[in-house]
Amino acid sequence: MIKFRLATFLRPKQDKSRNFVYGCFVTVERARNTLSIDKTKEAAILAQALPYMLRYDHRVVVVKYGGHAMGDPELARAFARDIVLLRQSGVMPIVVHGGGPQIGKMLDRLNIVSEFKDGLRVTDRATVDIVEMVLAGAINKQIVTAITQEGGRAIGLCGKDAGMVEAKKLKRTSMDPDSNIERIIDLGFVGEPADVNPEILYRLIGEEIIPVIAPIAAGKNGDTFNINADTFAGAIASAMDAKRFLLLTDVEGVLDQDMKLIPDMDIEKAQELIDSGVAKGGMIPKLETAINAVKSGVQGVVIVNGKTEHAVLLELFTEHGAGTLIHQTGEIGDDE
Ligand SMILES: Nc1ncnc2c1ncn2[C@@H]1O[C@H](COP(=O)(O)OP(=O)(O)O)[C@@H](O)[C@H]1O
Ligand SMILES: CC(=O)N[C@@H](CCC(=O)OP(=O)(O)O)C(=O)O
Repeated sequence: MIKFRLATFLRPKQDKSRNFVYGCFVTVERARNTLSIDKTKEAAILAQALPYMLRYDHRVVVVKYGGHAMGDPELARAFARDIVLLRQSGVMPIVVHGGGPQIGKMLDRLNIVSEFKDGLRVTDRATVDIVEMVLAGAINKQIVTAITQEGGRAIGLCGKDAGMVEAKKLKRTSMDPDSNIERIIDLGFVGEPADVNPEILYRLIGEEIIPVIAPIAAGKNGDTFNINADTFAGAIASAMDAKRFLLLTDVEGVLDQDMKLIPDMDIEKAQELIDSGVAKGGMIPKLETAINAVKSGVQGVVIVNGKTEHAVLLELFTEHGAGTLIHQTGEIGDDE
């Protein structure tokens, strides 16, 4: 994996984002003196964001935007606004999106039957064409358009662009309980990232552009692979040494055996939840992705409800954050 220094691609002009943050603070402080009590409260909320803006200033934040969080147009607009606000305040957001439910709808319309094994879509040659069309075509451009409409500059990509991600076929096995023989599960054109070359991403964020990435990549021989969006986003977050990696899903965060939200945990605890069966179904790949990302240098991974309006801002720019923070053992994941 090729690692690039962020500084190589940053231009001095980006210092204006720090000025923007300071400008916000000064404006809010001035407003506090002149506005009514209610307005002062609003201003106080804005001012509260300042230390968090400084914490993430010029740092990469990878946001995985899942298909379940995309359904409602108002939520989609709020998401795009959050991403533009991050960029304007000096953060370097990178969006990796899914679109499982949207792929399902298109396959239904085309009468193509689709089956999941271990949470992954079995993907034959006809299916992979549809998956690429929906993810890298329709959904990718919808997100780019939404960000543009909110005043940001976004470029849509998939793993194939500029050779960013090389895929390999995902090998899955399962133990047959009767014969005790390990069997290969063939998922067809389902892949995993084999190599990530983030150069193009450093160039884009250095130009203050927001990359929006679909989880599709080509293998060595040119075959197209369908990659689970959580896994793909984790590989991007690791390659970019992200300060934060947010996984937007359809629950408040990770729940314990009493269905209570776990606000933060280290990677050992995350592994325990998988081993004990408290984390099930779609939560297992999310926690596995979070553990791998933290082990490879991402400072904190947050699993958060993407159906809450402005979930991204609440998590990054408020004191209590939101969802479940997963971090290295003995750390709380928000140093520096
Ligand atoms: N311990 C747990 N805490 C929270 N959610 C859990 C847990 N175990 C299983 N889940 C399930 O994981 C789901 C999220 O995974 P998934 O459906 O794959 O999300 P997405 O489509 O957003 O990627 C939740 O809707 C919930 O049903
Ligand atoms: C291999 C595999 O299962 N790929 C996923 C890719 C999209 C995805 O992961 O979307 P969400 O994040 O919305 O679930 C799929 O075909 O549905």
